Amino acid sequence: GATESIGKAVDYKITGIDPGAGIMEATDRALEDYNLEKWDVVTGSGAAMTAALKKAYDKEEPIIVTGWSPHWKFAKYDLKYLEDPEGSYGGAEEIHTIGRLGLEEDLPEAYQVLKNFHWTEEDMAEIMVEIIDGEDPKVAAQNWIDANEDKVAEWTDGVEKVDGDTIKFVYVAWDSTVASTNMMALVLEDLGYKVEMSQVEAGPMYTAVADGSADVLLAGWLPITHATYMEKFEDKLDDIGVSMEDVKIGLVVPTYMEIDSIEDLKE
Ligand SMILES: C[SH](C)CC(=O)O
Repeated sequence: GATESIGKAVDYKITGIDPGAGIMEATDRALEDYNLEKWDVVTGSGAAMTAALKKAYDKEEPIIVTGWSPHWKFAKYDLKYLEDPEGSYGGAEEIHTIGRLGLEEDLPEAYQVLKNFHWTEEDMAEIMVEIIDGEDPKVAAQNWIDANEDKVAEWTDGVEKVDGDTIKFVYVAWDSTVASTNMMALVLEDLGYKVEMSQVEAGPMYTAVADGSADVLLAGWLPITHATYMEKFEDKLDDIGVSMEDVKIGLVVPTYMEIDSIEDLKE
């Protein structure tokens, strides 16, 4: 008989992540854009999404997740993005470093390093894969720093050491952001900073930098993913620089599934 509809196979559910993530807003937009009235996106967390993905993948069962690159899941599983002809998820995104107003005056040395911060998907993946294989995030980050002293030197060359100034990072427990925040925390500790890191949800992450209770976030996914946060806080944030280009968000499925486009979800 006809293959069971994909909707029935996954009970018309997309496995999402934390509700404040921009990819969740983009998925709501996609359900509208593609007239997928029967579907909804289930909120959870990055960790819950990857656990559900592993469970389905190991049994070759159908699953659709909100996915992004860079992410270790592409190293562990054969996955593909569903084509997005309506552009609900945007195109190539960038990861921006977003600071509080006044950071450049208050912590000029850290500001210089954060402005210079730039690395690739491969760099970040090295840390993410070690973490998902069980390594402590700080140890995985230090291993990367030890193996990439030349790249780190590009960020810190010519920057004076400091004597114990405190700098506060806020971050969401997205695997990509855990990697970048742990790495940059160690780089600034080497420069003499006392580094504080607070794990929060996406909304509070932007609110903390905008109201100055935190100094910096490394997970500014733009121009589409975090557009709502930037519009809400624009004149209260300093877009310090781009740390990575050509990142991406979308709907991701195992390659054993026949569907290729978000349009295929519409029976
Ligand atoms: C989960 S992606 C790193 C960012 C986002 O969707 O907000």
